[in-house]
Order: sequence, then structure tokens, then C-alpha cells
Amino acid sequence: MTLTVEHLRVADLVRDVSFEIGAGERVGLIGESGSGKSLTALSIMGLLPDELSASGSVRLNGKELLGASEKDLSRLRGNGLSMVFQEPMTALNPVVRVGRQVTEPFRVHGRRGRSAEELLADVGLPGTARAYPHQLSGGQRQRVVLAMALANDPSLLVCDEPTTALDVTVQAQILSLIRTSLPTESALLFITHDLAVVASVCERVLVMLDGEIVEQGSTRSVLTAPQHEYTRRLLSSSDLDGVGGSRGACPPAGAWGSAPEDGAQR
Ligand SMILES: Nc1ncnc2c1ncn2[C@@H]1O[C@H](COP(=O)(O)OP(=O)(O)OP(=O)(O)O)[C@@H](O)[C@H]1O
Repeated sequence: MTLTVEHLRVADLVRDVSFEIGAGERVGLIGESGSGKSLTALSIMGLLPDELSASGSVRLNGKELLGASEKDLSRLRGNGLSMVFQEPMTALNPVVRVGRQVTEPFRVHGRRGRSAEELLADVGLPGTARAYPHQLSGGQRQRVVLAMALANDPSLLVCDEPTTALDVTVQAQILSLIRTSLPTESALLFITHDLAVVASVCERVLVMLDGEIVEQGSTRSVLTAPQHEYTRRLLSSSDLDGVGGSRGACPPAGAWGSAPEDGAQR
């Protein structure tokens, strides 16, 4: 799997954005609010609102996605491509039991797959298939969304601030679940404001400012030796131990998206 984004433009809001993500790569997209991260993700997914359109090129394994038919895109979504949004309630139907929702990707793509109970147990929610979303906590709902996104073993998972709405403990659980549940060969594009999250999940990072990518590189090099003034400012205003506070000191154990427990297990 290779995702190739070239000269992506969305009005004046995203400008000349180019990057590539290969199979198994975990890539972070950081930048302050309004810098164009979500619009970049929505362009990849073919989910831009009607009033905005994208130009340039977004290719998945060489196949152009910009301008692809809705039929082709919906065949890809939840199959080759999956996305997890910040607010799980927007992704779940409040009047449908979660068990039915997590197996939806199989029905949409006409496939037989694992049972709802299995998919939910995989994300730490055994015995919840008959629950409605409102009977679950915010963290549990995000687990359901993740189970749905992972049901068809997507080649690319896009997460747009999936933990921002959750408290710190639940946030850590969801991050750990993303690290361990995503098949090793699947690629990840992870959007966040939080540099500590990037350090713990991603091996490579793209930095966006005012609609443009201003810096990219390995998470270690960008967070320890930022080249762009904006990245330096982001770091100095973050509470990332060992980087923002005392630059050059050792990062926390397990940082830089390469923690041993990140290994190959599903
Ligand atoms: N439908 C739209 N029409 C016009 N402008 C939009 C639309 N959606 C987003 N924008 C603007 O585009 C810019 C980039 O938005 P985007 O949501 O991609 O930012 P972001 O980096 O994801 O921010 P956040 O971290 O707050 O989610 C913002 O200035 C936003 O106001």
C-alpha cells in the first residue's frame, strides 16, 4: 500500500501539500487549530463538504482518488481506507445496537467477517453487542468506532484527533489500542495537536502551518532538532518531557512511536 499525496490544494485553506505514506508506516500530522489538518484528511477520504473541492493528486496504490466516483470511494471506505473522528457519537447511529454497527462494513462490502462479539472483544468490549451507543462511555464508544474502522483490516487508517474528547486515562487506553490493534502492514495517518501523542504513536511527522507542510521528518529528528521556527514554537509551548522543557534530554521510555509493545500483535 502506498498513499501518495501531491500538490493537494483545497481553496486557499490547504496549499501544495505533498507527502507519501508506505505500508506499515505510522505518520503524525500536527499543527495548530485551523492549519488544514482535517481538510487534508477529508480530501484523502473523499469526504470534503460540497462547498469545497480538492485539486492536485491523492493516489492509493497508484489509483487516483480525487474526482473518483462516489461508488468507487464508498467501496474503498471502510475497506482499504478507514477513518476515526474526534467525536464518536457523530460516527455512530444512536438507535442501532453497537453489535450491528461494527459488522456494518461487512454488509456494505458484501463480505462475511468476524462476529460482532469477536470484533468488540478485540477492542476490550466483550458482551456489549446488544448495547446502544448511549449506554456506553465516551471511551467505550470510541472503541466501537475503532472496531468498525478496523473490521476490514484497512490498508490506511486515518485518525483525526481520536482522543481529544476523552480524559487522560481513557486517552492512553485508546492510543494503546490503536498501536496494538492496527495490523503491522496497515499505514496510519494520525492527526493531533498533542506532541506527546505523536511521540508515542508515530515514527514520522508532518508539521502544518496555515495550510502548508512546513517541516517533515522522523519524529525523533523533528521533535529534538526542529528546523522550522513554527515547530520550535510548538515544542516550546508543549509539555513534552525531555524535549520542550529541556531540549536534548532523553525522551520518555517508549517514545518515538517505537515502543517494544508496539510490535506485531493484533
Ligand atoms: N466547509 C468549510 N468552508 C470554509 N472554510 C472551512 C470549511 N471547513 C474548514 N474551513 C476552514 O479551513 C481551515 C482549516 O480547517 P481544518 O478543519 O482543516 O483545520 P485543523 O487543522 O484540522 O484544525 P483543528 O485542529 O481545530 O481541527 C480553517 O480556517 C477552517 O475554518
